[in-house]
Amino acid sequence: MTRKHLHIAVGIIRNEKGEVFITRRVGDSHLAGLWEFPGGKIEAGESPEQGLRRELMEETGIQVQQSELLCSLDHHFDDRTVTLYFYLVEHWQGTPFGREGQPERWVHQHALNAGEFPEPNKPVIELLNNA
Ligand SMILES: Nc1nc2c([nH]c(=O)n2[C@H]2C[C@H](O)[C@@H](COP(=O)(O)OP(=O)(O)OP(=O)(O)O)O2)c(=O)[nH]1
Ligand SMILES: [Mg+2]
Repeated sequence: MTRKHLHIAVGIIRNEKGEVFITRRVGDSHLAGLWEFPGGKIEAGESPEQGLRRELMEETGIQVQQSELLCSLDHHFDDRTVTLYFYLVEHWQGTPFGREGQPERWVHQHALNAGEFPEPNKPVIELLNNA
């Protein structure tokens, strides 16, 4: 059987105070209970950036105006492989909120706690913690 391989675009939405908007994975979703950067699966025919724009509109209600790819990496979970594209988003329209009812908060990038996020987020959170 071939492993599931998903391509995921996520947005690190950062305001001028250096705070990042994060949401909690709820219900019975993969990795439920952990905090995450909003985002999701890139669909067939979409570029990572198009997937990012669509997912951030669906999950947070913002219109991305500019984004910058910080890094991308592969991670092997037990049941799937994911390629994650981490985008820094500093220019957007609207006010992000947990549009799917998911818990949300703004956390200063230096206060982001890697232990509250999925394993593959670690290097990126370290980058933000030390910036
Ligand atoms: N959104 C997001 N997903 C992450 C992060 N870190 C990480 O390992 N993931 C993993 C968890 C999931 O396996 C996958 C994201 O899938 P997802 O469930 O959010 O996808 P989606 O928004 O399209 O959701 P759905 O339509 O399938 O419900 O990537 C992160 O920071 N943000
Ligand atoms: Mg998602």
